[in-house]
Amino acid sequence: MIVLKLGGSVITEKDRPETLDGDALERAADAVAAASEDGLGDLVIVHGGGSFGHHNASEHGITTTEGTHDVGALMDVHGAMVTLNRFVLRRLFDRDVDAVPVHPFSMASRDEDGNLELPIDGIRTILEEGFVPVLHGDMIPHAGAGATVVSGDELVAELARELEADRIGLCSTVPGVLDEDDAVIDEIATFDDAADVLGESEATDVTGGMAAKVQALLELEADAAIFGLDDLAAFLEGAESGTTIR
Ligand SMILES: Nc1ncnc2c1ncn2[C@@H]1O[C@H](COP(=O)(O)OP(=O)(O)OP(=O)(O)O)[C@@H](O)[C@H]1O
Ligand SMILES: C=C(C)CCOP(=O)(O)O
Repeated sequence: MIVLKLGGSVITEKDRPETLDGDALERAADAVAAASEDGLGDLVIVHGGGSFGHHNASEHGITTTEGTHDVGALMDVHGAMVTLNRFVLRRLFDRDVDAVPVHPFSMASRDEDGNLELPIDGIRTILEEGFVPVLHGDMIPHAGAGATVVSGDELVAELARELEADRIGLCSTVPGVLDEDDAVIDEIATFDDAADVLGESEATDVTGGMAAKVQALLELEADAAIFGLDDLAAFLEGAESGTTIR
C-alpha cells in the first residue's frame, strides 16, 4: 500500500493563480502509469493545491483553523480544487491508470477541536475493486467554524494511518528537505533535527509549507519520503529518495 502526494507546487505554477504546470503533471502521470504497469499494488494518490485553492483561500481569509460560513467563498476554493482534480484525473486516465475522484468535502469533516475525521470504508472499497482513488486538499465542514481547509498533507497522514500504508511519498518542488546550504537532508527523526531550516512555502500557501509537512509525517509509524519529481519513478519502484522522515 502506497500513499503518494503530488504536491501542488509540482503540478501547478504555484505563484500564478490557477495555472497548471502541464509538463510536470504529465511527467508525474507518466511515472505513475509506468509503475502501475509494472504491478505497483495498491496506490492512493492525493494532490495538493498549488496555485489552485491556496490563492482563493487566502483571498477569503480561510485556513485550516479560520473557517467560513460563506458558501460562495467555500465553493470558490472547493471549485478550484475540483478543477485541478479533473486535470490530474484526465492525465492519469489518458495513460490507462484507473483513477477515480474522491472529494474530501463530501465525506470528511473536523470536530470542534479541529480533528480530521475521514471515513475510510469507501476508499477501501475503491481499492479492493482495483481503482486508484485520487483525493485532494479541499474545504471540509468544521463543527462550529463552518468550513475550513484540509491540506493534502493531513489527508496523506490520515490515509496512511487508516490504511496502514507501507510507503508514504510526498513529491514536491524541492528534491527533499534542504539544509542551510540547500543540500538535501537524508533523514529527519525529530522536529528539532530540522527546526531551524523548516519554513513556510515561498508561494501563497494557507497550510504551512514544509514545516507542517514534516510535523505531520513525524507522527506516522511508517517511514515517509519527501522528494522531487526527478525521484518519483525511483520512489514508486521502491528506492529511498530525497529526505526520509522516520
Ligand atoms: N528546509 C526546507 N527545505 C525545502 N523546502 C522548504 C524548506 N523550508 C521551506 N520550504 C518551502 O516549502 C515548499 C514546499 O512546500 P509546499 O507546501 O509549497 O509544497 P507542496 O506540498 O508541493 O505544495 P502544496 O502545498 O501546494 O500542495 C518549498 O517550495 C519551499 O518554498
Ligand atoms: C484548498 C486548499 C488550499 C488545498 C490545500 O492542500 P495542500 O496544497 O496540500 O496544502
